[in-house]
Amino acid sequence: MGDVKFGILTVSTSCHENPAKDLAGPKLATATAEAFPSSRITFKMIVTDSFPEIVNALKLATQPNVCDVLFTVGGTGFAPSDVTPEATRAVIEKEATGLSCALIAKSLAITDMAMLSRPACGIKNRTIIVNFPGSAKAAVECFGFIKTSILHAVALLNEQTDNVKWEHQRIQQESKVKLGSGGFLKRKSPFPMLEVDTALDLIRHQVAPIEESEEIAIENAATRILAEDIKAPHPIPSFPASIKDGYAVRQSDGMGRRRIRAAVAAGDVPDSEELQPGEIIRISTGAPVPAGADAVVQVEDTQLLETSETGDEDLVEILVAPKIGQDIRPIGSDIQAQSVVLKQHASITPAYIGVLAMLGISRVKVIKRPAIGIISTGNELVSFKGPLKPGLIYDSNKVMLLTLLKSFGYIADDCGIAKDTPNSSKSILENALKAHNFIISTGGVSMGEFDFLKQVLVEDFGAQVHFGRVNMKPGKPTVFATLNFEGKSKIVFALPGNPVSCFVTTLLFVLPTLKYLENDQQFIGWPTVDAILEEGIRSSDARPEYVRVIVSRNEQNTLICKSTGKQISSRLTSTVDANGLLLLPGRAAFEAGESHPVYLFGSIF
Ligand SMILES: Nc1nc2c(c(=O)[nH]1)N[C@H]1C(S)=C(S)[C@@H](COP(=O)(O)OP(=O)(O)OC[C@H]3O[C@@H](n4cnc5c(N)ncnc54)[C@H](O)[C@@H]3O)O[C@H]1N2
Ligand code: MOO
Ligand SMILES: [Mg+2]
Repeated sequence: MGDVKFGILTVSTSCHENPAKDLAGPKLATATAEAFPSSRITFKMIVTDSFPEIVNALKLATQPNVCDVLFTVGGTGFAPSDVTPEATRAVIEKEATGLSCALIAKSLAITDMAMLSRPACGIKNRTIIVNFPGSAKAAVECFGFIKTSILHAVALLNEQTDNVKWEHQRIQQESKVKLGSGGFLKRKSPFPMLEVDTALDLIRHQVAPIEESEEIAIENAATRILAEDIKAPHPIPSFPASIKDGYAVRQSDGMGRRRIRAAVAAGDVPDSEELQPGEIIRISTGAPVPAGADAVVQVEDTQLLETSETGDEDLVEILVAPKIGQDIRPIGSDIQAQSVVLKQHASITPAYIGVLAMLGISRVKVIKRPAIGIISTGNELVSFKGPLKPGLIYDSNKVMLLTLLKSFGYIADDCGIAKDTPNSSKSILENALKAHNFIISTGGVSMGEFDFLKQVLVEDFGAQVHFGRVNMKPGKPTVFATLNFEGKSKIVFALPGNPVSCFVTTLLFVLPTLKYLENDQQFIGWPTVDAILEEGIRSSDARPEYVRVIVSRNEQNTLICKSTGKQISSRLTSTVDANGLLLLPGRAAFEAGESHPVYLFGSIF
């Protein structure tokens, strides 16, 4: 069994409004980490006392691989708003009655008030759900009652018969913590390590798609998301139009010799005088078909017999009998008037812009985009436009991210470079927050003494850090936070400073979040293909690795991929020619010929 994954779901309307009030959740997290040092908290969420919200959160937490054990805290009492056990029963597939009984029996031994607790425990997929009361003291106490059996339960649920080994390992780890210095725990990141998919789910749970729209000129609308259905104000074509260069005829006249009455070209006003039997009109592609004509005969199916004194065509033989409607685009045959031609929440492409122009629509309503500000952090950084001094490096992250976002149509602003001090980080962030509601920073988020970003976000801006570590390479210290600034809600991605890490996390977290905020119905994640490894790859880290690769096709037309070389996250040249991120599970050797998924962020051709 690998690390056991724990989740904590706090159910409390007041904690949801002010997360600082959630005492039980963090205390339980600490108790779990102390009891099971090699465990990880992979899910943390606060929901209101609403039944559907609890059910949704339980469903999220019990998806495969999110957590092995989910503790809920709160909502188990007798108040009308206490519905956690009911929501739990609505989700679980099997009840774990023994756990509920143990919680009640052991609590009764401490206080009669335990009679008023109604915990439900059970199993959904491979997750064990346990309801704890909302008071921090009682929740931690209850955790103490079941902790001896919980790992065994996880082992059983996962059909892991060798659970004795696991139990030994746990006891050994417990004794290590007791023997070790207090410093060991302090040096541990307080942030649970989330899986990438859990982190993405958490983001979607914390941000809401933007509803406000703005009207813009269609010339500027490429990549924007339509805020409304577009109906055709008039049909296309708006007059019957010829598909060929040739002659407009009456089908009933059939083959034979015809005198040319007139000629119409594209752009001419339609001839209102009805075509009479035996007459034909010379016509060009796109020109209006005259009244009375019901077919066009292409010039290749005719023969010129006579010309007039002025040299114009006069008498023509129709060599092939025409059919009704032949080579004519009837009114509305491309687009019917009043039909919905473009759908709300579609991403506008150049072809969409062509259609809008075709319909004479010069401005469209699109979903407003967040105002994005980008900050770099680090005493070592200077602008690439100036000279370099010893010990300093050029700030390459900011211009890379500005242009990466621009390549997807997002305009972001340069909000400067923060020094590695809380004051500088605070003032640069404050300025950025004044004009932007979506902040991306790079650097200052790992374990160093100068990594102040999270501290400043929480202490100076009251931010809620939803996650601070992700089980991925590169990108482990990625931070996602939300905060309220001057009455407005803001989103912050504090990305790792290593150039490859911030590039990859922008692809995997920032861009999908922007697409989600805009309600882009066409973006459902990066397209993924399975590709064959051209060469073996060795992964040295326990984290799942996103290897920069070049995807191409071999002679058999099979998709193959090749690593761009050394994958250290400072080596940005490993990213320049890559068109894909090969996802490899951590710490293993992968042989040439194996097939693995690749996220395609660039073109194969
Ligand atoms: N004790 C630990 N140290 C580190 C851990 C850890 O878990 N424990 N994680 C490592 C990982 S993984 C990463 S990724 C980095 C992330 O560090 P930070 O986000 O705090 O970034 P910095 O330390 O500020 O910078 C890292 C690296 O990147 C260079 N950098 C930063 N900004 C820019 C920029 N705008 N342009 C170009 N290069 C930049 C910076 O000079 C550093 O070399 O932490 C590990 N450490
Ligand atoms: O996660 Mo860090 O991004 O390995 O380099
Ligand atoms: Mg730094």
